[in-house]
Amino acid sequence: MNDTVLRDLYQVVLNRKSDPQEGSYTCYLFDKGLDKILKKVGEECSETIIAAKNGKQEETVGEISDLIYHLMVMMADQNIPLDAVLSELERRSHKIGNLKQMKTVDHET
Ligand SMILES: N=c1c2ncn([C@@H]3O[C@H](COP(=O)(O)OP(=O)(O)OP(=O)(O)O)[C@@H](O)[C@H]3O)c2ncn1[C@@H]1O[C@H](COP(=O)(O)O)[C@@H](O)[C@H]1O
Repeated sequence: MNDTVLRDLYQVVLNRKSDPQEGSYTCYLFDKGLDKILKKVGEECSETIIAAKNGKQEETVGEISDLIYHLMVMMADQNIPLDAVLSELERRSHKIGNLKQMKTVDHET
Protein backbone atom coordinates (compact mmCIF):
# COMPACT_ATOMS: atom_id res chain seq x y z
CA MET A 1 0.00 0.00 0.00
CA ASN A 2 1.25 3.53 -0.73
CA ASP A 3 -0.14 6.87 0.39
CA THR A 4 -3.00 6.78 -2.16
CA VAL A 5 -5.60 5.66 0.37
CA LEU A 6 -4.68 8.58 2.66
CA ARG A 7 -4.72 11.04 -0.24
CA ASP A 8 -8.10 9.73 -1.49
CA LEU A 9 -9.66 9.94 1.99
CA TYR A 10 -8.33 13.47 2.50
CA GLN A 11 -9.71 14.49 -0.90
CA VAL A 12 -13.17 13.18 0.10
CA VAL A 13 -12.96 15.19 3.34
CA LEU A 14 -11.96 18.36 1.38
CA ASN A 15 -14.80 17.76 -1.08
CA ARG A 16 -17.29 17.50 1.80
CA LYS A 17 -16.03 20.85 3.07
CA SER A 18 -16.39 22.62 -0.29
CA ASP A 19 -19.50 20.77 -1.47
CA PRO A 20 -21.71 19.70 1.49
CA GLN A 21 -23.72 16.49 1.05
CA GLU A 22 -26.97 15.50 2.72
CA GLY A 23 -26.44 12.86 5.43
CA SER A 24 -22.66 13.21 5.44
CA TYR A 25 -21.04 12.70 8.85
CA THR A 26 -18.05 14.80 7.72
CA CYS A 27 -20.37 17.73 6.88
CA TYR A 28 -22.08 17.29 10.26
CA LEU A 29 -18.66 17.77 11.92
CA PHE A 30 -17.80 20.84 9.81
CA ASP A 31 -21.22 22.32 10.65
CA LYS A 32 -20.65 21.77 14.38
CA GLY A 33 -17.27 23.49 14.20
CA LEU A 34 -13.76 23.20 15.57
CA ASP A 35 -14.61 22.48 19.22
CA LYS A 36 -16.72 19.46 18.22
CA ILE A 37 -14.01 18.22 15.83
CA LEU A 38 -11.35 18.55 18.55
CA LYS A 39 -13.61 16.72 21.02
CA LYS A 40 -13.90 13.84 18.56
CA VAL A 41 -10.11 13.77 18.03
CA GLY A 42 -9.67 13.58 21.81
CA GLU A 43 -12.27 10.80 22.16
CA GLU A 44 -10.78 8.73 19.35
CA CYS A 45 -7.30 9.22 20.80
CA SER A 46 -8.47 7.98 24.22
CA GLU A 47 -10.26 5.01 22.64
CA THR A 48 -7.07 4.13 20.74
CA ILE A 49 -5.03 4.21 23.96
CA ILE A 50 -7.55 2.02 25.80
CA ALA A 51 -7.72 -0.54 22.97
CA ALA A 52 -3.91 -0.72 22.78
CA LYS A 53 -3.58 -0.99 26.56
CA ASN A 54 -6.03 -3.91 26.49
CA GLY A 55 -3.89 -5.60 23.83
CA LYS A 56 -6.81 -5.80 21.42
CA GLN A 57 -5.05 -5.49 18.09
CA GLU A 58 -8.07 -5.57 15.77
CA GLU A 59 -9.95 -3.04 17.90
CA THR A 60 -6.83 -0.84 18.06
CA VAL A 61 -6.57 -0.82 14.26
CA GLY A 62 -10.21 0.32 14.08
CA GLU A 63 -9.63 3.08 16.63
CA ILE A 64 -6.46 4.27 14.85
CA SER A 65 -8.49 4.48 11.62
CA ASP A 66 -11.19 6.54 13.39
CA LEU A 67 -8.45 8.78 14.79
CA ILE A 68 -6.78 9.34 11.41
CA TYR A 69 -10.12 10.21 9.81
CA HIS A 70 -10.98 12.71 12.55
CA LEU A 71 -7.45 14.20 12.37
CA MET A 72 -8.03 14.73 8.66
CA VAL A 73 -11.31 16.54 9.36
CA MET A 74 -9.38 18.75 11.80
CA MET A 75 -6.64 19.37 9.21
CA ALA A 76 -9.20 20.33 6.56
CA ASP A 77 -10.96 22.65 9.01
CA GLN A 78 -7.59 24.31 9.75
CA ASN A 79 -6.58 24.43 6.05
CA ILE A 80 -3.56 22.18 6.64
CA PRO A 81 -2.61 20.32 3.42
CA LEU A 82 -1.93 16.59 3.76
CA ASP A 83 1.37 17.18 1.95
CA ALA A 84 2.52 19.42 4.82
CA VAL A 85 2.34 16.42 7.18
CA LEU A 86 3.75 13.90 4.68
CA SER A 87 6.65 16.25 3.88
CA GLU A 88 7.40 16.78 7.57
CA LEU A 89 7.49 13.02 8.16
CA GLU A 90 9.75 12.60 5.13
CA ARG A 91 12.05 15.41 6.31
CA ARG A 92 12.36 13.78 9.73
CA SER A 93 13.13 10.37 8.29
CA HIS A 94 16.00 11.91 6.25
CA LYS A 95 17.25 13.97 9.20
CA ILE A 96 17.13 11.09 11.71
CA GLY A 97 18.47 8.64 9.09
CA ASN A 98 21.42 10.99 8.45
CA LEU A 99 22.09 11.39 12.18
CA LYS A 100 22.17 7.61 12.63
CA GLN A 101 24.53 7.30 9.67
CA MET A 102 26.84 9.95 11.19
CA LYS A 103 26.85 8.09 14.53
CA THR A 104 27.76 4.81 12.76
CA VAL A 105 30.66 6.54 10.95
CA ASP A 106 31.76 8.08 14.31
CA HIS A 107 31.85 4.63 15.93
CA GLU A 108 33.81 3.17 13.02
CA THR A 109 36.60 5.81 13.18
N1 LIG B 1 -13.42 7.22 7.65
C1 LIG B 1 -14.53 7.65 7.97
C2 LIG B 1 -15.03 7.51 9.32
N2 LIG B 1 -14.50 6.95 10.41
C3 LIG B 1 -15.41 7.10 11.37
N3 LIG B 1 -16.51 7.74 10.90
C4 LIG B 1 -17.74 8.06 11.59
O1 LIG B 1 -17.41 8.57 12.84
C5 LIG B 1 -18.52 8.41 13.70
C6 LIG B 1 -17.96 8.12 15.06
O2 LIG B 1 -18.87 7.40 15.81
P1 LIG B 1 -19.18 7.79 17.27
O3 LIG B 1 -20.06 6.71 17.82
O4 LIG B 1 -17.91 8.13 17.99
O5 LIG B 1 -19.96 9.15 17.12
P2 LIG B 1 -21.53 9.35 16.95
O6 LIG B 1 -22.22 8.99 18.21
O7 LIG B 1 -22.00 8.67 15.68
O8 LIG B 1 -21.64 10.90 16.70
P3 LIG B 1 -21.03 12.10 17.55
O9 LIG B 1 -20.44 11.61 18.83
O10 LIG B 1 -19.99 12.66 16.65
O11 LIG B 1 -22.14 13.09 17.74
C7 LIG B 1 -19.39 7.30 13.11
O12 LIG B 1 -20.64 7.85 12.71
C8 LIG B 1 -18.60 6.84 11.91
O13 LIG B 1 -19.42 6.53 10.81
C9 LIG B 1 -16.29 8.03 9.63
N4 LIG B 1 -17.07 8.68 8.72
C10 LIG B 1 -16.57 8.82 7.46
N5 LIG B 1 -15.36 8.32 7.07
C11 LIG B 1 -14.87 8.47 5.68
O14 LIG B 1 -15.39 9.65 5.15
C12 LIG B 1 -16.05 9.37 3.92
C13 LIG B 1 -17.21 10.32 3.74
O15 LIG B 1 -18.20 10.06 4.71
P4 LIG B 1 -19.49 10.98 4.81
O16 LIG B 1 -19.00 12.34 5.13
O17 LIG B 1 -20.34 10.40 5.91
O18 LIG B 1 -20.15 10.91 3.48
C14 LIG B 1 -16.47 7.91 4.03
O19 LIG B 1 -16.61 7.31 2.77
C15 LIG B 1 -15.31 7.31 4.79
O20 LIG B 1 -14.24 7.04 3.87
